[in-house]
Amino acid sequence: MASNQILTVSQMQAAEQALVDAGETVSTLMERAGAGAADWIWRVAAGRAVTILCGPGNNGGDGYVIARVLAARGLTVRVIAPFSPKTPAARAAREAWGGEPVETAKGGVFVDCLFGSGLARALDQVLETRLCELAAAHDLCVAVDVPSGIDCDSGEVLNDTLPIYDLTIALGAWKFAHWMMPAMQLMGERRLVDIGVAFDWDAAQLAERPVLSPPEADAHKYSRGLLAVVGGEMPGAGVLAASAAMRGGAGYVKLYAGAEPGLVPPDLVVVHDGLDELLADERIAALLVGPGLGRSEEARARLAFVLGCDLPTVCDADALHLLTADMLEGRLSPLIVTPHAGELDALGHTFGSVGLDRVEQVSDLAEALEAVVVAKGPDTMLGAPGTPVVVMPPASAWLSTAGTGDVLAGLIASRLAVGMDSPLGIALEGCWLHREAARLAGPAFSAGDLLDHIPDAYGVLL
Ligand SMILES: NC(=O)C1=CN([C@@H]2O[C@H](COP(=O)(O)OP(=O)(O)OC[C@H]3O[C@@H](n4cnc5c(N)ncnc54)[C@H](O)[C@@H]3O)[C@@H](O)[C@H]2O)[C@@H](O)CC1
Ligand SMILES: Nc1ncnc2c1ncn2[C@@H]1O[C@H](COP(=O)(O)OP(=O)(O)O)[C@@H](O)[C@H]1O
Ligand SMILES: [K+]
Repeated sequence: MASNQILTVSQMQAAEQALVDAGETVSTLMERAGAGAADWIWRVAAGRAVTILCGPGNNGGDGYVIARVLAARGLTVRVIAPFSPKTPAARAAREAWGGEPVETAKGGVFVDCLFGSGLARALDQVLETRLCELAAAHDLCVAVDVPSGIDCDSGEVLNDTLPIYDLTIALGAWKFAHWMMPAMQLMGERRLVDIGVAFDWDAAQLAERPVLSPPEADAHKYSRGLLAVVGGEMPGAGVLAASAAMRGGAGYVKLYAGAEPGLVPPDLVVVHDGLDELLADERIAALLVGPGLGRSEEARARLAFVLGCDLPTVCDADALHLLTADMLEGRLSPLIVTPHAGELDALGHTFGSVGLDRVEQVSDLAEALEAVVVAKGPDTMLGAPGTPVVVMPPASAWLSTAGTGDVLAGLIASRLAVGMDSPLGIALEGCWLHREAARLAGPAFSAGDLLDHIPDAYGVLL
């Protein structure tokens, strides 16, 4: 089984070289990749004809292997070859296929083997048009390795108009583009073909679903973890975060509300004054600060006080705009920050990591803050000091509604209070609970509706 590692193009090339050094040839790797891809295409084609567009490099070479394998299984296969093969392995694959390319074709399955990880620039207009016309003329579109026209490492889409695929078959390992915006929008379903690439300790990972535990038989509310949520000027966000936290595993959640929070659930303990007294409770296992905190001087002082307590802490929302390096001096306890794109930018400016790409910025900030960074969005990415980034698989786009970030912060803080994993593992647990709750919530939910689905999401992860 291939691992869930995500490789850059240069890591992929090094992995391929390591296999060659160990006695494989590029042709045997291409054979394995092409045969694996052909298996998937065979399944989705279900007897329909297949048209393969082959480029000049080894991605085109994979296409010739696929053509040979599928033709041998009795499918009608048409190959379109705007270039002649330029690598020895691709030339050999074309020869082994032995057929005659056609000018055009329509109907059935279209397979894009034009360019893979070797794409060096945007497709020219003629190729872009040809690719789009062929895709439109077929019932189903499959990209081999990656769709042609995207940058594997950054996930950038280099052409204005590209097809949207039904299936993308990654070869050897995932590339960042499979899981990063905007390229991931073109991929459709994603499948990975193993070609024997070794595990790379320096590689990013696609997050795997964690397994959570139910409480011990002798559990009590404090042994499961006491979480204090420190709110501020806009108490609704704190109530939402605390309500999520109550369902995320912690045994006891207290909300310090800076302002009168209005309606609160009867099972949420709300404290109105005496923050220092509240935080002096030695039973507190974790803190959450930020949702609804505000950005006033008072909010800044409250944040500094909370961080000064040196307890395991999640910082979200307003706290991320107020956070400065001096507030973190001398801290030893774990810190998890959960910025969306705007907050990531703000942190980047405060902590001197601007002008980097998203992957670099997340890693850089994790080092600078000595914290786990959960960079939220359609392609949520997590960084921790000394560890390659971890990318979450996509979640429901219905999460794009106000307040769902407060729910996530509450869930991560709840897991931090439970405290059964590393800070990175804890942040991932929160992200998975959030993702599963959103999946179970179906369409058009509000952040409040999401709360109702957390218990079942928890059930999925037990
Ligand atoms: N890395 C590996 O271990 C393996 C890679 N394989 C395949 O090899 C692919 C990479 O092969 P290559 O490095 O040959 O790269 P590609 O097949 O992606 O294409 C590179 C070729 O296209 C040309 N080119 C790049 N951008 C262009 C553009 N916009 N317009 C016109 N020409 C352009 C380049 O000059 C070069 O000739 C992978 O995506 C995968 O499909 C597999 O065959 C098996 C194993
Ligand atoms: N298009 C999307 N697809 C999947 N998840 C999304 C999308 N947009 C937002 N999210 C998720 O929803 C949450 C929104 O958080 P945030 O931007 O902080 O919202 P708020 O501040 O209103 O609570 C994050 O967990 C983010 O990853
Ligand atoms: K391709």
